[in-house]
Parts: sequence; structure tokens; C-alpha cells
Amino acid sequence: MSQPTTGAGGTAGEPADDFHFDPRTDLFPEQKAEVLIEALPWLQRFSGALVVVKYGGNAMVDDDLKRAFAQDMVFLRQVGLRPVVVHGGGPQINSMLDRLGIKSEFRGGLRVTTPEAMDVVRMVLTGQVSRELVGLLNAHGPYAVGLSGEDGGLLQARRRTAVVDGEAVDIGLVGDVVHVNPSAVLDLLDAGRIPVVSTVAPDIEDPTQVLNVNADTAAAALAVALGARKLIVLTDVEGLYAAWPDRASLVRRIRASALAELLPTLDRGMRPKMEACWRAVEGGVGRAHVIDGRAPHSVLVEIFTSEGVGTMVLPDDEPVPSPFTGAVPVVVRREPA
Ligand SMILES: Nc1ncnc2c1ncn2[C@@H]1O[C@H](COP(=O)(O)OP(=O)(O)O)[C@@H](O)[C@H]1O
Ligand SMILES: CC(=O)N[C@@H](CCC(=O)OP(=O)(O)O)C(=O)O
Repeated sequence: MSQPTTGAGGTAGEPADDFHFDPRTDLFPEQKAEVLIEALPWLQRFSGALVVVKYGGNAMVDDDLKRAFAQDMVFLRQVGLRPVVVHGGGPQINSMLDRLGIKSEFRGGLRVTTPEAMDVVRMVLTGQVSRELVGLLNAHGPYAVGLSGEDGGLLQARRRTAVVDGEAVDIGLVGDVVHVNPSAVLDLLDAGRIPVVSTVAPDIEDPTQVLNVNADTAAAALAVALGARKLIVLTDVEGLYAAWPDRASLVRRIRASALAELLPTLDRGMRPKMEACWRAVEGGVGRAHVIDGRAPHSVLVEIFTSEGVGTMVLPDDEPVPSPFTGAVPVVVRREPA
């Protein structure tokens, strides 16, 4: 292979004077070309595609991963996809509640949300997490606009209970999305922006009251309403494990009906995510994925490589597209890393 002529230190298209090739970490030009060419059919397939990305887990707390995520979203937009970001913020809400001395607990995987806690949830999601993400994205250009479920009538929610030991329990100001008006998001996409959505939503029974909505389920509702081609959920494991915590049981692909059977067996952390994926695919979203937010640029690897990463949920009634061939196994086991 020939030696590289350009490197990380150079400006676009120009060789870097100070570049030293390291065969342990650097790619040869032929290898770089291979990576780019592998992306070609995926760039074609997803040109113009609307993709909803649920941003959460480690990708949201590590500074390098945050910057890498912002690059990924800008990359998607730049190559002609239409990314919509829905963010979580559980850890950030926890730390603000701690700082303010407000006690908070989770029941059935959902935060028991008092009026006092609701003020904090809204403040942290819309005033802190969204602002930071918008800032990271806009370091690349004037792309991102933050909005919450309250803006432009985007989301309406209805109060819900949690199920604990088979019993419905009151968890306060927590809701499920019951209606989505996607026009505000579509307007932003048409203007070339990247919408960044915080998941607080007015109560459909009393629109002056806002409710706290789990970000995974809100992302699924939004993906369905927007007719998204993909829902991608970032988390802090490689994907869904069929026999958690057995690392050899990573599920690479699963049909919606097989996932429905697996759902009742899943633990608290993964259950809302997989339920969101199931709802999305049942609602017409082409594919739903749970991927590892600890790996930088995992969104790009998922979309633009033939292997993909993490767990992919497919609808029941659709053949697997090229380049995958043959029947879709419910579970593909891999050897532990
Ligand atoms: N079957 C499973 N497969 C993968 N992870 C699981 C499973 N069951 C439970 N988990 C746990 O769920 C966690 C992810 O959920 P959570 O912590 O709520 O994620 P996030 O912070 O990304 O929203 C994983 O870190 C893992 O500990
Ligand atoms: C009702 C409920 O539990 N809401 C969540 C909303 C944020 C969220 O979902 O954040 P993650 O995606 O980081 O978990 C909460 O209050 O923590």
C-alpha cells in the first residue's frame, strides 16, 4: 500500500506538513477509500430519510462522546438525511434534584414527579440539556433549534400510572404521549434545521399543566407521527441481550413479534427502550435500533456500514433488504469480546 499523503493536521484536500503515519492507528488511503465506498449504497438508500435519534446514556455525559454525537448529527444532515434528536436527561435531573435537596424515586421505571420535581424536570430538560446539545450542534453551523413538547403544540400527554407488582400506582405528573402535531418539527426540517426535542408535554385534560414523559417512549411516538425511516436509541450497553447479563446473548436482529414475546421478560432499564422500538416498528417506522452510545460515532456506523451495530428491530412482514440475505434469525449470538 502507498503511504498516505494527507493527515489529520491538514486542511481539507491539503497535505499536513506535520503528519506522521502510524500503522497501528492510521488508515492507508486505500482503506479510507474502502470505508467511503462501503457507505455509498447506504448514502443512496437513506438520502432524504427522516431519522429520529434518542440521545441518552453515556453519550450524554462524556464530553468527547457529546462532541462526537453532535458531529454525527451534522454529518447526517450534510449528506442529505433529516435527523430529529429527542434527548433524555435522567442523570442530569437526578443531580439537580439532589443539589436542591428534593427527594425523588422511580416506580416501575418512571420518576415519581411531584409539582416541585416537575419544575426541576422542565428546567433541566429544556433549560440545561437541550441548551447544551443545541450549542454543541451549532458549533458546526446554525443548524439546531430546541423545542419541547409544549412548543407549537408538538406533544399532548395524558397522565398515567406505573405498574408495580401488578398494581397500578400513582406517580404524579407523569404522562404518556397521546397526540403529536409534527408540523413544528417538519417546518424546521424543511428549513434545513436539526430539531432537538425535550420531552415535557402539556396535559391533554388541562393544557396549563405540563407532564414528565419518558424520553424513549416519546421518541417512538414522534418517530411514528413523523413517518420516520428509522428510530435509533443510544444507550450504555451494546444493545439488547436476550439473556442479560450474559454477554454472549447480544441480539443483532429481531422481528417485532419475537420482540413482543421477549418484552415481559426484560428488566427495567431495557424494557422502555425495547417497547419504544416495538411501538415504532408496529407504527410503521422502517427499522428501530438500540445502539451503544459509549462508542464514538456509533450512529454513523449503524447507518452507513453493512454490518451495522447494536440491535435492529424489523417489522414482521418485510423481507430483509440487500445486503442481508437469507432468513432473519431471531437472535444472533456472538462470542463475548
Ligand atoms: N436485556 C438487557 N439487555 C441490555 N441491557 C439491559 C438488559 N436488561 C437490563 N439492562 C440494563 O439496562 C441499562 C440501560 O437502561 P438505562 O440505564 O435506563 O439506559 P439509558 O441511561 O441509556 O436511558 C443497561 O445499562 C443495562 O444495565
Ligand atoms: C417519567 C420519567 O421517568 N421521565 C424521565 C425523563 C427523562 C428521561 O427519560 O431521560 P433518560 O432517557 O436519560 O432516562 C425522568 O424524569 O428521568
